[in-house]
Amino acid sequence: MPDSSEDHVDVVVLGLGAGGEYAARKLAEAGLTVVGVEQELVGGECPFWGCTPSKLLIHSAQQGDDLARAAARIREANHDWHDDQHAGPLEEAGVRVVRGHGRLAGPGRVEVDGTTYDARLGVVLNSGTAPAVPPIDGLAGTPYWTNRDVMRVREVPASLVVLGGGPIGCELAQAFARFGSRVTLVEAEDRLLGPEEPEAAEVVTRVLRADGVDVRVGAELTRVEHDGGFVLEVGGELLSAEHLLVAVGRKPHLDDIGLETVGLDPAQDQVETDEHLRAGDRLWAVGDITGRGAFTHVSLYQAKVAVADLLGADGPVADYHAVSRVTFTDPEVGAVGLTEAQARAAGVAVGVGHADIPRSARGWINEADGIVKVVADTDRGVLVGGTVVAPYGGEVLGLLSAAVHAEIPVETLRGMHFAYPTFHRAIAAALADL
Ligand SMILES: Cc1cc2nc3c(=O)[nH]c(=O)nc-3n(C[C@H](O)[C@H](O)[C@H](O)COP(=O)(O)OP(=O)(O)OC[C@H]3O[C@@H](n4cnc5c(N)ncnc54)[C@H](O)[C@@H]3O)c2cc1C
Ligand SMILES: NC(=O)c1ccc[n+]([C@@H]2O[C@H](COP(=O)([O-])OP(=O)(O)OC[C@H]3O[C@@H](n4cnc5c(N)ncnc54)[C@H](O)[C@@H]3O)[C@@H](O)[C@H]2O)c1
Repeated sequence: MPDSSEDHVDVVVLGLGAGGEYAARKLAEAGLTVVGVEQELVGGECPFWGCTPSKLLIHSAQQGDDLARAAARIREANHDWHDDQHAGPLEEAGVRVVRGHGRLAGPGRVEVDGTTYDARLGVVLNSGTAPAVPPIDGLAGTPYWTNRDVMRVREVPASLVVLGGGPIGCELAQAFARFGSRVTLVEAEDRLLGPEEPEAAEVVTRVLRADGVDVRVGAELTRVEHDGGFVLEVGGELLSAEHLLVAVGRKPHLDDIGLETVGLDPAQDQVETDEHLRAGDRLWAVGDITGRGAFTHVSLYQAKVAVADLLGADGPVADYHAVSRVTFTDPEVGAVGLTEAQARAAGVAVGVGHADIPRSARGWINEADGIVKVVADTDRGVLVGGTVVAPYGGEVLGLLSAAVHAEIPVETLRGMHFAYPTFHRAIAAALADL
C-alpha cells in the first residue's frame, strides 16, 4: 500500500460546520462529486456545543425545570453527541464524508491522512472556531469549563464564576442563576455585550442583577487556583467558586490548515472574502472565520452565496448591511444593522429614536423591562440599525430586520398599523421619537 494517494473530485468542503454542511449537501445535490472533511462532529459547534444546547438550558431555566431535564433534552437533541443525523443526510445526498484533520496543500488541494484530494472547482473552507482561553496566571491545567463542558453538566454548581460578558457569558450566567447557582459574572470591559447598544447592556445588567447575578464590569481576573474548588483573584479580591466558565471569545481554526500553501498568512485571525465568498484561487470561505458575525445564520447565508458562485449560477452577492443577531437572555436582545456608534463612525447623518418597554401598554401589563432603539440615516430617510430588548425581542426584531434590509422609508414605517397591545408597538414610539 502506498503511503499517499491522490483523488480527483469537483469540490472539497474543509470543515463541516453550519455553512460547510449546507454547501456540501447542495453541491452534491447539484450533481457534483463532493468530499466533506470533518475532524470532530459533522454539524460543528452549533448543534452540539453552541446554539441548540445553550438555548435548551435557557429554556429549561426560564420554565423553572431542573437542570436534569435540560440535560436529558440536550442529549436527545444531539443524539448523545453523535452526528448521525448530520452525516447521514449528507451521505444520502452523495457527499463523501472523510473523517480527519484536513490541510490545504496548494490551490484546490486538500490533504487528509496521506490522501490528497484535488478539487477541480475548488475548496470551501468552513473550519470555524474553538473557545479562546486567556493566559491568566494559574488557569492552565485547572478543570475550568468552556462552552464544550458546560453543555454536559448534570448537577447545578453551588457557585459559578463566568468569565466574559459577551453573549455566551450573559446567556449562561442567567440560566445558571435561575437553576440556583450563586453566579458572579466578570467582564473586563466597562459594560456587558460590548458591541451592542449601551442601552441594551444597561437592561441586561439590571435583569441579571435582579436574578441574583453578581455582575462585575471593568474587572480583571488575575490569578486562578484550584484545590477542590476555585479561588479567583478579581480586582485584588479573592472569590471562591465551585466552577469557572471561561467565555471570553473564540479562536479561529486557521493556524493549522495550510493557509500558507495558498498564499495566505496562517497567523491571521480571519479570512478575507469578496462578495462571492471567494478567498483566493479556487478557494471560498464561509462562517465564523470570515469575521462577518459569528452566527449560524451568517454561515448559512454565506454558504448559499458560495454555492451559487461555485455552480456558476447568477446568484446573490453577499451583503452585510442588515445582519441580525439575538442574545437569548430574558428579556432577549435583538439587534440588526448598525449601532448608533457604528453609524456615527461610518459618517452617517444619524438620527436616534428611543422607547422604553415598561412605558408601552404591553410592557406595563407584562411588567417587562426593555427598550427599543432605532438608528436612522436622516439624509436617506431610512433605518440603518435597530435594537429591541424585550420578551421575545428576537421575534419582535423581525420588523426592524425587514425595515433595515429593504430600506423601507421611515415615513412608510410610521404609517403602518401596529397592533395594540403588542411589544412591537413600542417600535412605533421609537420611530415617533426620531
Ligand atoms: C455557546 C454558544 C452559543 C451560540 N449560540 C448561537 C445562537 O444562538 N445563534 C447563532 O446564530 N450562533 C450562535 N453561536 C455561534 C455559532 O455556533 C457559530 O456561528 C456556528 O457554529 C457557525 O460556525 P461555522 O460555520 O463557522 O463553523 P463551526 O460550527 O465552528 O464548525 C467548523 C467545523 O470545522 C471542523 N474543522 C476545523 N478545522 C478542521 C480541519 N482542519 N479538518 C477537518 N475539520 C475541521 C470543526 O471540527 C467543526 O466541526 C453560538 C456559539 C456558542 C459557542
Ligand atoms: N445568541 C447568539 O447568537 C450567540 C450566543 C453565544 C455566542 N454567540 C457567538 O459566539 C461568539 C463567542 O461568544 P463569547 O461570548 O465567548 O465572545 P465575545 O467575544 O462576544 O465576548 C467575550 C467577552 O469577554 C470579554 N473578555 C475578554 N477577555 C476577558 C478577560 N480576560 N476577562 C474578562 N472578560 C474578558 C470581552 O470583553 C467580551 O465582552 C460570539 O462572537 C457570538 O457571536 C452567539
